[in-house]
Amino acid sequence: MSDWSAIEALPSPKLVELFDADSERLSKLSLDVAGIHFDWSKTHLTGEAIEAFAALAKAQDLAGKRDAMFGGAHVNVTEDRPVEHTAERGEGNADSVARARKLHERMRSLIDAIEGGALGDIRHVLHIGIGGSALGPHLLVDALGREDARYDVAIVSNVDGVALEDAIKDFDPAATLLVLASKTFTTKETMLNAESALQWMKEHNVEDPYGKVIALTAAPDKAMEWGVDETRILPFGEGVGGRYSLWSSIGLPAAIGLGWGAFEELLEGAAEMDRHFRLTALHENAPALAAFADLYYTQVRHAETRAPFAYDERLRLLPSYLQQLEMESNGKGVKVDGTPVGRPTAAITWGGVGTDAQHAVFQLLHQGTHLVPVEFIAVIEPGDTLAEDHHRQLLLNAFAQGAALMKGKQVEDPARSYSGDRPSSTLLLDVLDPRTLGALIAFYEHRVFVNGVLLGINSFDQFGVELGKEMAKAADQGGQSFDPSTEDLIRRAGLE
Ligand SMILES: O=P(O)(O)OC[C@H]1O[C@H](O)[C@H](O)[C@@H](O)[C@@H]1O
Repeated sequence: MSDWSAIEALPSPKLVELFDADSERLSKLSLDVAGIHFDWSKTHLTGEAIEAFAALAKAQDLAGKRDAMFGGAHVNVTEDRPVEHTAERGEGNADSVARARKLHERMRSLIDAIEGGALGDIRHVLHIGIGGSALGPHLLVDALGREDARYDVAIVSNVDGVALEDAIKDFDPAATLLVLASKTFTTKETMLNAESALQWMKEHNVEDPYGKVIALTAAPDKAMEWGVDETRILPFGEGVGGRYSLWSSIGLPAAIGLGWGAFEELLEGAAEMDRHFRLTALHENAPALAAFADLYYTQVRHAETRAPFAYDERLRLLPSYLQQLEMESNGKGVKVDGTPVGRPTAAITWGGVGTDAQHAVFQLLHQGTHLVPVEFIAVIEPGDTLAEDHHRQLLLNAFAQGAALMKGKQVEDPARSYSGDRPSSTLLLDVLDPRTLGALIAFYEHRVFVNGVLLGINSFDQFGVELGKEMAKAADQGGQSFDPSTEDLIRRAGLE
């Protein structure tokens, strides 16, 4: 029997039966790592399932591939690159770690200089980037930047000018630091927003607008060509993928907005998760267990989606961050060797914020026909200072939803019945501080990696985004014919 058939042949007991059958279930399926409590007991994972996945992991040489990634081998085979985001937090091969340290020192010196007034009186930070060059820093500043924010930080990604106009309407152009974040420094949206932001500074007669521009990029030459002075370019390595880049200079809005100490703590929290992932046996390894649950639902129960819900307003951007991380990494159809995967790959990640989502989409989760593994992410220490009841209600709601999904309710009226046996996992953070958030994000990164390895795919390229870019460019340049529908739309909008 192949390793997948052993997994596909796993029995499908009901969740409540699993609890009844094993009084140790909770302790066997929960873990505490780096300030995060993980509870998979309300998923269908069993000891037998974990063994079957561990066998598959062995057959796919997960341990060898993990070591190869940390060791700096070119595991991103389609782009012939190493995967170096862990080196940014000090975990990886010695050369990559040393290089990352140097670049972080440079980043810190520039931040010190800005804080010391070297670029004038800076009160606003306008960060322009898209995809991995925006979602990570945005998550960080939104999650952690509420208290004592040192600068107004705005993150602009969309090419829709409304985004830029909204962001700058309350900014003083003379007191704005313009941060251009782009790994390639060629992304159309970012370059256009960059030009318009610079134009805005010029129109307001800002003295030496180029002097207030900083570039975060793996292509320093291109940034220089654009006009950024070399001393204000903060490079990072090619081996740091866009969606894995918040640990590099791309994290500048967090480092400047929250302070260098906070940024270092973020890196340390992630490094703690790296060590856990690298050194812990699979049956106690948080990213591995989470990936096993993911794969159980996609491969055995044919779940097409998964839904993380942040029961914490501070983490409201986490679901969209995870969408890029998971779907861009593992939304692939071919294996590392180019052959078809032949089975479902990444689930569609969607989700939202609790308790809001309960009053909007949870109907489908409780009674709909799709099986959706739910993930609750909550924090024990409140983010607010209001009466205790707010946070109490928030957490109790998260926990009650998990219980209701599992237990269900049978009454005579089918419309009012709940089938139950619907899985959820819970991630409960002690506090939401830089260290714990670093560990949380690194957990998700490694979970994606395990999913990728077990499916045999390269999680680190993203060629699927190229064709649309090419077509948009062709449409912009004109002279190329499209299908009748596209031609008609271009004409109707007056864009020909
Ligand atoms: O950082 P950049 O080179 O500007 O790229 C920004 C983003 O655009 C690309 O299309 C990719 O899909 C993303 O992975 C990347 O993060």
